[in-house]
Amino acid sequence: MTSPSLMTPRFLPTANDLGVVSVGFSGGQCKLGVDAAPSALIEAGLLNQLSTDLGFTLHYDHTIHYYRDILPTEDPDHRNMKRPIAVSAVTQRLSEQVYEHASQGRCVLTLGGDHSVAIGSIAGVARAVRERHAGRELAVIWVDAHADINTPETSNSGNIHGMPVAFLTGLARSDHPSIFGWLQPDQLISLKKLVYIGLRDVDIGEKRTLREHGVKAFSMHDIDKHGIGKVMEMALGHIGADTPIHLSFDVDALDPLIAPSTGTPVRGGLTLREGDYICESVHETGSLVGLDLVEVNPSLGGDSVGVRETVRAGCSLVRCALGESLL
Ligand SMILES: NC(=[NH2+])NCCC[C@H](N)C(=O)O
Ligand SMILES: [Mn+2]
Ligand SMILES: [Mn+2]
Repeated sequence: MTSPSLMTPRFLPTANDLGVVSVGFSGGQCKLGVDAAPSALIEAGLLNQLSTDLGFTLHYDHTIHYYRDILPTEDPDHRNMKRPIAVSAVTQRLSEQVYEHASQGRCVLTLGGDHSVAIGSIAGVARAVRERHAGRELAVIWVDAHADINTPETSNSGNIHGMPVAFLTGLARSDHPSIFGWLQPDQLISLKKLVYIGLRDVDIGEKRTLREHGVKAFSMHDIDKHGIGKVMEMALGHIGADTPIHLSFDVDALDPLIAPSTGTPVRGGLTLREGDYICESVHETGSLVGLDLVEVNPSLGGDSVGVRETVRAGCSLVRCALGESLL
């Protein structure tokens, strides 16, 4: 196993320090249980594996944040968004926690939570990258069955976990101070430095957005056609060497046969090896500065085997992104 210290990290003073933030938040969608993912992943041994097997020094507050103290008592729909004030408040707080790690030059792992939490994690990392590297822009690799780029206006569900990319790229804008009014330009990312992998359930309005803005996206069709090796070569080629990368991995990118415990499963997904390979390839760039693992829902997916397998897959993805290798 390659120790992370053997990598030459391009954007981090040391590859050995890892910031970890656990976010038990489910308000970006309607199914309960995704808030229990961090504890399930940690109980399965993830953080021990990162410190003992991969040699990281963890910077972790040993707290699963549920942010109960900042959840509003009233949170009516706004522009079709469900629980907008809660999602905004939680992601703002998370962005500060992630920024705190990233601004000290640590790679930051965020354990969600539903995918709305990426608004906070990516905002935090994007700001730190701009400050530490003379205005440089963060690239984002979004691995998902879904594009999560609905605006409040194009969303059919109103669930904000289907909108994080729209807010992060400025496609969706705040019109209310307590609903993403905190998001500042230095926390946003460019549509040109965004790459999708694994898409297979993209809404009509989202397809239009991807086409109009020429967003780089590799669907399952592209993976079938070229193979995951070539797709990663093209994805990383688009981003270009010497660009800090945030990897946002929605476990529903994996096929539900291997990762059934998730809120919006879509058939025909990535194999476990394809998922791990994506993470390994990103690790090999030496440019990974932020990582999310989201949408593991231990209360869904049928029997205990399904839950165990989903959690195991999630742990494996994180380890691969952080330097575990097969030999
Ligand atoms: N992070 C996710 N699992 N997102 C699923 C989004 C599904 C659908 N496109 C929506 O906007 O509601
Ligand atoms: Mn998804
Ligand atoms: Mn997602």
